[in-house]
Amino acid sequence: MNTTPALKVAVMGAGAVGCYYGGMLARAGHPVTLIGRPAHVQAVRAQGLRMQTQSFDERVPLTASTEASAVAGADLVLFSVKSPDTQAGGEQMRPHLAPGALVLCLQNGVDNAERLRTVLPGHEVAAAVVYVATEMAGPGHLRHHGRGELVIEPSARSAQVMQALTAAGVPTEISDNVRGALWAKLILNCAYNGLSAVGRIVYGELVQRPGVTDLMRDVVAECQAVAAADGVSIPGDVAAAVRRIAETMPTQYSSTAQDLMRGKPSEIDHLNGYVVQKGQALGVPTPANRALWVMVKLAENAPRA
Ligand SMILES: NC(=O)C1=CN([C@@H]2O[C@H](COP(=O)(O)OP(=O)(O)OC[C@H]3O[C@@H](n4cnc5c(N)ncnc54)[C@H](OP(=O)(O)O)[C@@H]3O)[C@@H](O)[C@H]2O)C=CC1
Ligand SMILES: CC(C)(CO)C(=O)C(=O)O
Repeated sequence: MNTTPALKVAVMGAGAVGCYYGGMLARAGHPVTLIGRPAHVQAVRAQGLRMQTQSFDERVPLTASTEASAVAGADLVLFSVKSPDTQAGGEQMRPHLAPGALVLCLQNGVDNAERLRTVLPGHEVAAAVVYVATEMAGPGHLRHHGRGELVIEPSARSAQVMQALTAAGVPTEISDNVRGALWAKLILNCAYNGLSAVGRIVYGELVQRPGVTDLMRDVVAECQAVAAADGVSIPGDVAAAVRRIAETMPTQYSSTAQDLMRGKPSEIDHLNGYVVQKGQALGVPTPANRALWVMVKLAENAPRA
């Protein structure tokens, strides 16, 4: 039996990540409202959220809205829009957020929480590192391919939130070095995302192609130099983590590749683009990251065949 006190939860940006974590909390008995796009909201209202995971396939009943005002009264807001939408999403929530609510950023990239804090002065915002593989298979239909752990920043509510998430089946830890952990994830994204997108190729094949692992090594070394110049301590064995991605996800296209294939803007400005911008500010050259960033921007804007 779940003895954790109920948290009122809102999910701002109910897509693949927000629906997974919001759905897990709803299954554990917390009142959850998903805030997302109309087709998805209609499907969830009509039939609940279908959570097709590795261990269960269920329709989870929860509330859904297209309006950011639905964050009103929430104790916890799971903030899961893509990085280019952070500022706009924050501005839409701002007039409605309860004092004392925790906004937990479930996003890739290293500066989303920082950017959100500038939009939400006086509110508590915490970053999280998200280790999950999920996708929206259609409106109201979430597909989970694996994992789900979170590492979250300390805040007044983090212990309570960690307890609720853990009881809901989401392994969660609080870390004093979330910045370093976000950088560790950023490095994986910088190594794989742009190349998989430009080549429209899955990771297992990508690393077999001539020159790819050498280029990845250059990209990673530049990221490490920028992080060091910025005073960031990156936990773990970075080179091994990079190798492990192709070994454990050989059939995966990067999220950047998926965005391009769907004709959507990608998060590349917040991945290799961020490293280029930070490197420039700190006097660290980043030619390999710059090349990947520019190539993905060109591919994003290329006329569709
Ligand atoms: N999917 C995954 O497995 C993982 C994703 N991540 C990261 O998590 C973050 C979220 O990714 P993901 O869930 O995949 O992205 P999705 O695109 O699936 O979800 C975001 C959703 O939010 C919607 N949205 C954006 N702005 C608003 C708004 N103002 N009001 C209501 N809805 C809005 C988007 O709609 P629209 O598309 O119409 O703008 C979209 O449906 C990203 O930073 C990603 O890199 C991290 C680890 C794994
Ligand atoms: C870790 C990686 C590269 C796995 O696909 C990812 O986070 C992404 O695709 O954005």
